[in-house]
Amino acid sequence: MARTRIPTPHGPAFLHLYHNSRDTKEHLALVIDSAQYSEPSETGVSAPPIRSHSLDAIWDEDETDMDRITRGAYVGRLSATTQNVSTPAIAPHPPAPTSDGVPSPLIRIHSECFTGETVGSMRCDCGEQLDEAIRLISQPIPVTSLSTLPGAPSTIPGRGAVIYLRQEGRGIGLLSKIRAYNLQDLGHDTVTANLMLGHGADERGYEIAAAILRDLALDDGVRLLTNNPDKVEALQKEGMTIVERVPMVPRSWQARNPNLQLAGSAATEVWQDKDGVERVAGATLIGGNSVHGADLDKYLRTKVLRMGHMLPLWMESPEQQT
Ligand SMILES: Nc1nc2c(ncn2[C@@H]2O[C@H](COP(=O)(O)OP(=O)(O)OP(=O)(O)O)[C@@H](O)[C@H]2O)c(=O)[nH]1
Repeated sequence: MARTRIPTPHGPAFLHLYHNSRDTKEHLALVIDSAQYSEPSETGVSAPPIRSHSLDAIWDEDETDMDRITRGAYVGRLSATTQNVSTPAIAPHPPAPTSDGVPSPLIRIHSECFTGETVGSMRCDCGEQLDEAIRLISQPIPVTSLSTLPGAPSTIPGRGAVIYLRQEGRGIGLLSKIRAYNLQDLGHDTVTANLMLGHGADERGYEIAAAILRDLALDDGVRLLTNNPDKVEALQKEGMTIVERVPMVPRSWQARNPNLQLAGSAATEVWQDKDGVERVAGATLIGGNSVHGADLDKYLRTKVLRMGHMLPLWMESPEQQT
């Protein structure tokens, strides 16, 4: 595996690349741990840094500092004048003791979608979901602990990860997904199109995601960003403890109907627009990447109605509700 620093539009992150013994693909983890870039917390609450156990391990007794720097096993931030930062002893496994009330990290398991992420296809919201997940994980997390000092800030810097799985087309691959799109153009929905091609509606697995999260010590007590009940169940079967499911509201549905805001999500921020209407920040504007259109609406409705996604339907007109 290897790691490098990636500045994102929403803040700094570290990209980890994993090989595995199940397939020949390179799966990824984008780790967001903003505390590593901030002043020490004044809340009295601190979280252990998010580090990869396998990356921090000593791979070879002869490996040099430069070897460790090149593969990403350094601590801190590299610069032209700061290069001697390879300090494996700092690796926090097991995690350092922390104060009470450390907020749970926010995790998103994302599946590859060339059409939605790279080409900007308006058939799905995958590109928008990836951007929104990084934005939400980068947001400061409210601290509810009694240990927060009087007058101290009530948040700690955002922390969590996007696990990017190379499971294009819900696991059927790009070629089959393109064939499925042609069937969808004939009027079939995304589930039926898969079935007509002899595939399952969803052929993804989450063992590799769980293994990556274990490597990052992010498998116990996480908040999971998803609407997909199968994903929650699969990760729980892999031994993960999920303390909260945080919904992903499509930006276009939220923008058209602010009442869709889901209660109980710590990740959503409410603001008032110029007409005094409450909206969820990011639902309309963040990155300017809100996808909308008839194809997307049909796709999202199918996910709710046939795949059981936990999201209130956005209805365009009373006729659509029948
Ligand atoms: N076969 C097929 N795959 C699609 C289609 N549209 C998007 N995908 C794939 O679906 C995957 C994303 O799945 P989603 O159902 O959007 O999301 P999810 O991860 O199951 O659920 P959430 O966590 O709630 O977002 C990616 O691998 C996309 O390539 C489609 O029409 N057909």
